[in-house]
Amino acid sequence: SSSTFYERYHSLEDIYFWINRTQQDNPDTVKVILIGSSFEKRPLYVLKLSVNNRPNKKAMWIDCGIHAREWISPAFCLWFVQYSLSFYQLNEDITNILDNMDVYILPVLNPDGYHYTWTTNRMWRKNRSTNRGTKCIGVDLNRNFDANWCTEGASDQPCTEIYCGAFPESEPETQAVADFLRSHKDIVQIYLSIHSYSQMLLFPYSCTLEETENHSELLEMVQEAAQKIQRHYRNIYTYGSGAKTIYLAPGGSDDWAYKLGIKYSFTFELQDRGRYGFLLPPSHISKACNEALLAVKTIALKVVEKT
Ligand SMILES: NCCCCC[C@@H](C[SeH])C(=O)O
Ligand SMILES: [Zn+2]
Ligand SMILES: [Zn+2]
Repeated sequence: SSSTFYERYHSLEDIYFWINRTQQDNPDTVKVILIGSSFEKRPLYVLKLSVNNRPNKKAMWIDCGIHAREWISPAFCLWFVQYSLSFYQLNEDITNILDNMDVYILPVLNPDGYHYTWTTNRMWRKNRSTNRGTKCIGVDLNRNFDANWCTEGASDQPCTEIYCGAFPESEPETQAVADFLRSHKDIVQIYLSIHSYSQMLLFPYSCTLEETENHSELLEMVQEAAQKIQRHYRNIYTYGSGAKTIYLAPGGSDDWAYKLGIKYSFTFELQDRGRYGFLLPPSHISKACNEALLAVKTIALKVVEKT
């Protein structure tokens, strides 16, 4: 049954089949957009959820799987699509969101890395691009965006896990996402990047300790989301700007999206807090995804109510 499908982790090949089948099963609501390809020439597919043709509709962007070993992240993107398609017009919150916003979902931003964690090294984080002058492979895609690129919190050493790349947007995966968001920046109102682990709801900036102009608004949004998760699921998520809540991390997709003009930009760190870490068991997928779903709904509804 479908519930077991969404309570399991899936190989990259399975996810590509799922993308195709989801579009075929929902031809009026789901469109598949090829936004580019990875270093090893795997396709980067975005699913566009659109339930109506309301003029001037805004949009929300959710990307998963930028870091290969964070398997709960792609699992959440699949979960979110399934929930949206199954509960539209049944659940009031998702109906309200989808009536007002299209949703662009990129289930696996780093397919080469994800594939590598299934075949070779479960703990791989970066992409799989080759770096001149060294045997070391991979760039940390969440340090490769053009936002205070390669300053403190990233490294210019290719053998490190936080290698920023040869230059901003040096990686094909980063370019594909940045190009798509640049060409859709007037309609994308919310940017969400899904990671694990440590149960945090973060917003810009991570590249500096400076606060955004809408810092208090973003803080209120993640605070309310964390409170709802605590109330409904008895689980604790910390929240705040990335630099203050987790660590300095320049070149991140959320900071870049914010500077592009997407003022509601967030990075979620899903379950858990370290007991299993990146190796979260499949039996925990449902609760982790429901917690993340509640946070997405809280934020999206607040933006819908504002506009
Ligand atoms: N854009 C940086 C948000 C804060 C850091 C997020 C974590 C996720 Se694993 C990281 O990229 O190190
Ligand atoms: Zn991550
Ligand atoms: Zn993380």
